[in-house]
Amino acid sequence: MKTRAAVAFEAKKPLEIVEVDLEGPKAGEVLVEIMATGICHTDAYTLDGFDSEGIFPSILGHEGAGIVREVGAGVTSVKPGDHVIPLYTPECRQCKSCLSGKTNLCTAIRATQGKGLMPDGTTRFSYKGQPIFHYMGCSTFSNFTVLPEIALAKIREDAPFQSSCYIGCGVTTGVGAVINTAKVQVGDNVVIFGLGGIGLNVIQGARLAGANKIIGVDINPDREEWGRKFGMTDFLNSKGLSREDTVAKIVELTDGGADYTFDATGNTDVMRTALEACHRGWGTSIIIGVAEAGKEIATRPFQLVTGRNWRGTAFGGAKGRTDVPKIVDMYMTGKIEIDPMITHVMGLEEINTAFDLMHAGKSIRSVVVF
Ligand SMILES: NC(=O)C1=CN([C@@H]2O[C@H](COP(=O)(O)OP(=O)(O)OC[C@H]3O[C@@H](n4cnc5c(N)ncnc54)[C@H](O)[C@@H]3O)[C@@H](O)[C@H]2O)C=CC1
Ligand SMILES: N[C@@H](CCC(=O)N[C@@H](CSC=O)C(=O)NCC(=O)O)C(=O)O
Ligand SMILES: [Zn+2]
Ligand SMILES: [Zn+2]
Repeated sequence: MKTRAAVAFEAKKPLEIVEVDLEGPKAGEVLVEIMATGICHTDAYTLDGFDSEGIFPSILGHEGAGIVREVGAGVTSVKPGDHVIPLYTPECRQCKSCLSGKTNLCTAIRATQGKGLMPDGTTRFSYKGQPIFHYMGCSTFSNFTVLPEIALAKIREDAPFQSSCYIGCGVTTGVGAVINTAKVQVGDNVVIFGLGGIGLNVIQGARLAGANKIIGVDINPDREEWGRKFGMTDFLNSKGLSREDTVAKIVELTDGGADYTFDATGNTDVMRTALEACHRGWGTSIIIGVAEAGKEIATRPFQLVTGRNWRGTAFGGAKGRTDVPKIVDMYMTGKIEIDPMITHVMGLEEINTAFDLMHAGKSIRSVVVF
């Protein structure tokens, strides 16, 4: 079949909207009509050439919601008409990682996914006879896409696509980092570095968990108002502040350091500040941000010797097929907010504007509706 898609032909070039060819689903695969997709900073990071796994030409996008249109042989967990959210972190429930109960990082199809291919080692997309690669196993910047069955969460049909697509990455990552990874407790002091599409969801996760101080740190002063809308109690504009001064202000605000800090910037210097702003003896810093290829984190080992902990989280530690439907329920029952964070809604033709808005710090989440 033919489908309209925004193709990344090359790094650092705008996406091009073209009709691509899409092969139907093979065994264990599902054809999904994407109804809406968010644009996450990770899409921009890959398009900008910062992803060591970045591969072109490809169809980016990993924050979608849509409807199952066709299933391949052997597919049993979804059927045509079901509403689904694609999962860049699948859940096979059979691999060593899934069976361990210790991680959400299913390894069943990770190797081929990282190469932009379906599990059988081929791609379903092509343009003028040339292969186009998949992205994060999702490629939601295409109106129709093919995914493995294990990479689809079936969701309730009354959830609007325009908002539920955000659960495919940003909402789940932010809220999940607090609930699943950090396991923030009532009364904990938390600090969030980077109040964008992910960081604001960390804030609302911290509010949900009953955190005491919820301190937001950003270099964009407009983000103070945004943070306060979702439960932030204090704001620190870190523009021009040294690491030592930023840490000192957080230590003062939290009587010794935070119980939990979260990096949602992807900046490795900020990651160090976040670690050092943790309370001596027990504070834990969670890395969410994705750093540019080649970047490394550093700190004095003494920071760890004296009881600070460094951890990371992917997709908020959520097991997609199990947890995503529950997060959709949380949204539909008013326990979490999504709609105010969707600042821009546009057609596929305008998708490059979404990247411009993000880079200019003018959007929280842009969503493309098909
Ligand atoms: N681990 C995971 O599973 C996931 C990781 N990510 C990553 O999370 C990060 C955030 O993504 P989004 O919220 O979509 O991006 P965004 O662009 O919406 O927000 C980033 C925020 O960080 C702020 N910021 C930038 N530099 C800063 C600095 N030096 N100090 C303080 N604040 C600073 C910006 O002003 C902005 O408010 C990205 O690195 C993204 O790739 C995103 C989704 C999932
Ligand atoms: N491909 C990159 C790393 C990109 C990365 O860390 N992705 C996150 C999700 S970011 C979503 O917006 C993730 O889930 N990572 C786990 C994984 O298995 O990819 C690189 O090579 O550094
Ligand atoms: Zn994302
Ligand atoms: Zn698995």
